[in-house]
Amino acid sequence: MKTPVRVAVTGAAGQIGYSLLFRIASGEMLGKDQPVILQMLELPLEKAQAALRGVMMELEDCAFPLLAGMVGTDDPEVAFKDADVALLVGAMPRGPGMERKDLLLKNAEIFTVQGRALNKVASRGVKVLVVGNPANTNAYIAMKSAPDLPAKNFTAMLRLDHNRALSQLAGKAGVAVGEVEKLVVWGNHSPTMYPDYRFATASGASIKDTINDADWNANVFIPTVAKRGAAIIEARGLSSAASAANAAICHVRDWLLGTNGKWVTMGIPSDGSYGIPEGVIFGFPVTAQNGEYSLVRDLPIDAFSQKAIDKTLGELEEERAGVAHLL
Ligand SMILES: NC(=O)c1ccc[n+]([C@@H]2O[C@H](COP(=O)([O-])OP(=O)(O)OC[C@H]3O[C@@H](n4cnc5c(N)ncnc54)[C@H](O)[C@@H]3O)[C@@H](O)[C@H]2O)c1
Ligand SMILES: O=C(O)C[C@H](O)C(=O)O
Repeated sequence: MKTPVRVAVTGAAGQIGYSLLFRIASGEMLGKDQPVILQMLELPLEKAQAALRGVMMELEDCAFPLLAGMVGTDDPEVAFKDADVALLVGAMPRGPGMERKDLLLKNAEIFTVQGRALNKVASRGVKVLVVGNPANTNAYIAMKSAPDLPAKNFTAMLRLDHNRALSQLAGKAGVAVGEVEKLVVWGNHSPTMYPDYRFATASGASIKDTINDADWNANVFIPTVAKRGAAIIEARGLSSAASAANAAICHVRDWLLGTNGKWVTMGIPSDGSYGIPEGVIFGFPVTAQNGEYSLVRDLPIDAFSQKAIDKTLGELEEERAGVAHLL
């Protein structure tokens, strides 16, 4: 029997939490032979704590063989104690008519507090995924609030955008979604993100050449992916939850268990590549192996792409300036 991995999940009684915890406990994130201990954080409000107790009862009732323990708490230092993986989901979601950056000041403080708590009590190699919006800047805040932990281990979720782009591309090209490789979504998890299909292939053939439609790329593909979160809020009255939880599972699974050479998109602190200033949490193409991700380097950036990358970077720089006083 392997040693259990401690997985902290914040916002555990929320919508995404409810779609996420059961899949982690069933082994979908860390493997079917990997026991887990779930360390769940909710707000110190009776309603939130009662909902968390209910979720924990349901987890118990699933009798998951891999669930080696559970902690439910309102204290970040309890939730993050010795955590190997931390999924920072708990934050306010946007409603109709809002942009994700409208949440910035409402949610920012959560990530200073949680970054400090991770810094104090988490495993020194803790791998952090920020889901709560605006995810890139919240990940930046958490990273800056945790100076004793490796900065590279603070990541933001762009995998939902990546998966959305995969489905749109596969549909347009008439190929199976599982065949599509070498896709990336550059930048911020916001409408300025740049889903880039220039390198994408299906069974080795260029998807861009198959589709051969620059107008579709600029006027349908990119805006559909970039505005998909808003379309879901419009349709459901609530923001995406099951697909967001699925993306979080994909992100952590691929990071820890590897991608076998396939590209995925992760929001990671820039090392200065592609002209993105060091430390900015930016969606980049990566591969992963042995629990570490590596940037896909030296891709050619044409004028259209440079413009799109500059736009999303400009927005991230603005967000960063907006939270500078908190750091
Ligand atoms: N990055 C992405 O792709 C992506 C996708 C979907 C949603 N999101 C974001 O994820 C976040 C959560 O969405 P949701 O639909 O689960 O929202 P939700 O409101 O259903 O759940 C959020 C939960 O977090 C809890 N919470 C709030 N502040 C907390 C704190 N400081 N500590 C611990 N728990 C706290 C709340 O009590 C609530 O139960 C939102 O910010 C949403 O915008 C991001
Ligand atoms: O769009 C939102 O506010 C929720 C989430 O970020 C999404 O992309 O679905």
